[in-house]
Amino acid sequence: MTTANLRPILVVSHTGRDDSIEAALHVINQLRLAGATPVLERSERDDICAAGVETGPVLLLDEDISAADLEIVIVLGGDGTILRAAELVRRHPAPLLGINLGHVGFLAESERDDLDDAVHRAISGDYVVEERLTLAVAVEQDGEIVYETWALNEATVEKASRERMLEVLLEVDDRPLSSFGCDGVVVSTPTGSTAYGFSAGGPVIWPTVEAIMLVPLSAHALFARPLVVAPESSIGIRLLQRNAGTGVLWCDGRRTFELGRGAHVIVRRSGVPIRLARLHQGPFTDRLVQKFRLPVTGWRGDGK
Ligand SMILES: NC(=O)c1ccc[n+]([C@@H]2O[C@H](COP(=O)([O-])OP(=O)(O)OC[C@H]3O[C@@H](n4cnc5c(N)ncnc54)[C@H](O)[C@@H]3O)[C@@H](O)[C@H]2O)c1
Ligand SMILES: Nc1ncnc2c1ncn2[C@@H]1O[C@H](COP(=O)(O)OP(=O)(O)OP(=O)(O)O)[C@@H](O)[C@H]1O
Repeated sequence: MTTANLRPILVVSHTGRDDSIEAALHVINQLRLAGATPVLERSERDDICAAGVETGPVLLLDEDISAADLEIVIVLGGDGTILRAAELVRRHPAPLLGINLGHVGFLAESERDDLDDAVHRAISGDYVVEERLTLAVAVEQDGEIVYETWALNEATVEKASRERMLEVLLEVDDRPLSSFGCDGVVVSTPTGSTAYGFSAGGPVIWPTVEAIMLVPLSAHALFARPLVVAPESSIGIRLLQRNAGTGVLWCDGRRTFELGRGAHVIVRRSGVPIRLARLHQGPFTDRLVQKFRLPVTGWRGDGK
């Protein structure tokens, strides 16, 4: 690809951190030197300026240019920053290229040392795009949809009152499955299976598998195993009327809604995937081992 037909490139960074701001400025300069047009969100441009540094001329997202017209999004931060960037370009073709400046950066494609190479490959179109399944999440109360959102990692229904269990009825494909008291329920995508669902004891699901996973949180029940259902399945979580407290819905730790008694949370596969730019075509097994530092050579020997 030549820069003549390269569309503008959005840079999203964790502006609460000096190293991310420094990296953002570096990337903006690299883009300009290569003849590409950098784009920032206004709030991000203001945060960078507030840190006492100049970005030079950039286009502002949703003011000078629409997300629909972006080439790619370069994300400088950890998983939280990638989840934030996903909100900006969901429903648009530009993929997310994560460069890990955070702690884990499980969803990132490159590490800090490879920053220049990653920017070069973003500009030259030298990447493949992988689509990740996302969830469509709706809350029904008294027969009416009162909230709709989506998730790349997971939707969780959690107790809002610390001292009270949440009484729920789980449904799969509109059929009742099990009812129990718990701290909450995680409904995860394969992408989210290494995040909250993993902490809750769910299986890791390879990203090429299409499925939806449910993991109860601290259920006071004899049957509360993690479940993996078909991607076409619909999951229902009903907050029973007998609940003493209320609940809360969280999606990707970012989008939230309070749930009263009788609320019915419905989770299905969304028709809108998130697109990740991949620079390395290595197996997911290697990513899992590397990010989770799994002991492939155990204390009992090197595997031979
Ligand atoms: N008990 C828990 O494990 C728990 C509780 C709340 C939220 N979370 C996770 O935090 C996510 C939000 O991330 P954040 O960075 O804004 O919050 P955060 O800063 O609290 O970080 C949560 C941790 O989850 C990791 N993470 C996020 N998505 C991941 C993924 N797909 N695979 C592997 N690890 C992943 C992050 O790297 C980070 O270390 C939520 O989507 C949820 O999955 C986990
Ligand atoms: N520009 C920003 N301003 C304020 N908060 C931000 C910004 N960018 C990211 N955050 C938030 O800061 C938190 C931590 O960011 P992030 O996840 O990127 O770093 P991390 O926790 O070090 O990395 P990881 O999630 O990979 O462990 C997230 O909740 C994220 O949404």
